[in-house]
Amino acid sequence: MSIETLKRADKRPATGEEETRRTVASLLDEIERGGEPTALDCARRLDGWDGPIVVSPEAIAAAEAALPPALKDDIRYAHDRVRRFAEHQRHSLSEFEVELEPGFRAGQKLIPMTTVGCYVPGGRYAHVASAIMSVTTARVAGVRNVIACSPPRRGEGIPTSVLYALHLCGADQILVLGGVQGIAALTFGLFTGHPADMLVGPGNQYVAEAKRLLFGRVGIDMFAGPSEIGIIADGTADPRILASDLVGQAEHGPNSPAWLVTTDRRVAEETIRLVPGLIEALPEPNRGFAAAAWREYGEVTLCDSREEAAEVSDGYAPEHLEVHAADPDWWLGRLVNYGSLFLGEETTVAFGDKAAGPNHILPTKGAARYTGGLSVGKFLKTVTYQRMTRDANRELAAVTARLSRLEGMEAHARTADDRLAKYFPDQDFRLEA
Ligand SMILES: NC(=O)c1ccc[n+]([C@@H]2O[C@H](COP(=O)([O-])OP(=O)(O)OC[C@H]3O[C@@H](n4cnc5c(N)ncnc54)[C@H](O)[C@@H]3O)[C@@H](O)[C@H]2O)c1
Ligand SMILES: [Zn+2]
Repeated sequence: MSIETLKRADKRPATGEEETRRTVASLLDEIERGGEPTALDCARRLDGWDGPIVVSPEAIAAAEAALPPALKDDIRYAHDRVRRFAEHQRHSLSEFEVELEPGFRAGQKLIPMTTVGCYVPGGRYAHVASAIMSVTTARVAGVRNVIACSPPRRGEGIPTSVLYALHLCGADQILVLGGVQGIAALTFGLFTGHPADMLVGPGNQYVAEAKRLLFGRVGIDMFAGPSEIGIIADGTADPRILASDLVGQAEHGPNSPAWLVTTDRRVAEETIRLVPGLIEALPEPNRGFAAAAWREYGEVTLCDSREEAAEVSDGYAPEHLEVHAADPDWWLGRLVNYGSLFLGEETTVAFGDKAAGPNHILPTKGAARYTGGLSVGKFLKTVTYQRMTRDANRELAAVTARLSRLEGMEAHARTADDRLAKYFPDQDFRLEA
């Protein structure tokens, strides 16, 4: 195996975790003890916000009136595509009841969660698309209470575009809260009286860590932190497009990794040459974010074969993965670790981010090794049930009693014995054992 790193990242997605963990743990503790007044205090201190926390129907109507019709059309377009994809997901999941043995029936049911909290990030950008991705999917799944929160723009509250999108997609209540205080409010039911059963949505390292620390007390979709892009390219790829796509995602923030894995030295070198100019041409603050991200988290790896390239890419387990190579189907069959795959130059991560249809809330930091992104299924509990006839007890109860005794669990065994004794008083099953 011959792998050469042409540009090395100094930092990994996990860099700086310890400090974030300490900050977040102490904030969560403070808010849990102090409740709403402490959350208000955090909003003031961290985001300069002392306006109302719960968004009123009047504020939503005002946002709707303020937004130009063409923008509303675009938001509706994205919502429609995301909703239709989610509906197909819903239909792909099913309940069943089966007669496993004569007289014994077992089934699977899909039960939507009662209350979910949707975090919509907003510190740097107005993430309209994130609002669409979480709320729409929860609604298609049939969640009863969908509560959203998003940080205020300094002095302005949640951007009108995000408010419009949240309302359009069906959020029941919207809180003007960001970061740890937003996640804490959703979890503990502050300002709404509805503690969340599950938290979903991406966010920066504070948001992602808050979700991780609360996991267990509340469900979470996944670890969805700073965005990542991986690109696999062979000699057929266009370095100008590769560079554009790497920079396109590095824009997310100074800690957003951008990885290129290629089997072609010329493609690698040309892409490395082109990236800085594209970053330089961006407006601020985007330029600063992308420059820092590329400098510290950008990596370019040259591999001998496509098998090696697939292995390197699966090692990153990137949140988003583009494939610019001949034979996209080979890669679709081969790759195993990614959040969402973009096959061919004609599509790109930004399409998926904004409006294509598949969800953009995706696993980061290697979580794609064990989970996919947000989907209707994440809002549904796959539960089971069973029922049986008295006659079917004959076999199952006898086996259960024997296995229970094998494990040393006498009281378990007697629950089976008691049924046999009741249903078949004339037979001595223990003699058969
Ligand atoms: N994985 C995905 O699917 C996906 C999609 C879109 C965006 N994102 C990610 O979402 C993130 C958005 O980040 P953002 O910062 O712009 O918005 P954000 O809403 O995630 O975070 C803003 C909040 O961070 C808190 N905060 C900031 N500095 C803090 C500090 N020092 N201590 C405690 N709290 C602090 C503030 O309370 C603020 O409200 C980016 O990392 C982006 O990559 C991910
Ligand atoms: Zn993006």
